[in-house]
Amino acid sequence: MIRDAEDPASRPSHPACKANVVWNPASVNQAMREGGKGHKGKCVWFTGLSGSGKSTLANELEVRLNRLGYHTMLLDGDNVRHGLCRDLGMSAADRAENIRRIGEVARLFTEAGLIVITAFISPFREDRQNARDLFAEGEFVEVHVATPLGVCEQRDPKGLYKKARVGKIQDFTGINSPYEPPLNPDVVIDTSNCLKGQRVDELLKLVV
Ligand SMILES: Nc1ncnc2c1ncn2[C@@H]1O[C@H](COP(=O)(O)OS(=O)(=O)O)[C@@H](OP(=O)(O)O)[C@H]1O
Ligand SMILES: Nc1ncnc2c1ncn2[C@@H]1O[C@H](COP(=O)(O)OP(=O)(O)O)[C@@H](O)[C@H]1O
Repeated sequence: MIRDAEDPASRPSHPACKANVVWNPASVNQAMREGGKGHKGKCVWFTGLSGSGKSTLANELEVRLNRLGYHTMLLDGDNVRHGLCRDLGMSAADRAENIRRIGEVARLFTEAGLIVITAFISPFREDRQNARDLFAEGEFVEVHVATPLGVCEQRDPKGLYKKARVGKIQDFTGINSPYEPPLNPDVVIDTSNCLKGQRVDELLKLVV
């Protein structure tokens, strides 16, 4: 089900607001904003284990788009957790809220006509589906960075797997918290089988 931005009934609000907060239609819509930029707004959603290569790929994709003159915004897990989501931990409920907020922010940037790139573990199918449902058909590209757990753990760029293995981090994805792989992603990239940046051309073709 794709929600309609102009249909408040499709976006349930807090009971205290329901009766008294109304939707304000804007005179400038997404198509008009996109017109000013010369391209469509989109969301490229990377999902995968810690160390799978989400940030590396997302960053390279943004660099390439930026060089080509596209208007972009990158939302990265670690960075967003320092600000917008600084109040959230790593329980399933907090991750769901994290992904809900990111989905809403990504949608706003898409409405502004930007190509938004998100790099979050986003381990739960339902949360990713809720994010996808915020976008129109073709606006949401899901990229599963499917690097095997063993490779991610061997890379361990931040030393987090090591800490999780000795019980210093609770609820660590892949170790003692689940990762539900996408059933029907738009792209699958296993970075243990490719050079850095090798698959970015393919992503570019899907996005622009
Ligand atoms: N318990 C636990 N499990 C997984 N990851 C952890 C944990 N604690 C801290 N970190 C660091 O936080 C980053 C994941 O944040 P996300 O916002 O992407 O997570 S989620 O989408 O809400 O599941 C993740 O970033 P990436 O390594 O870039 O994936 C880790 O650096
Ligand atoms: N082909 C590849 N693509 C992406 N990253 C790779 C690749 N080969 C090795 N790496 C390394 O794997 C690590 C991935 O880390 P990162 O991009 O931060 O992952 P994530 O954001 O999923 O936690 C980096 O240290 C990166 O240099």
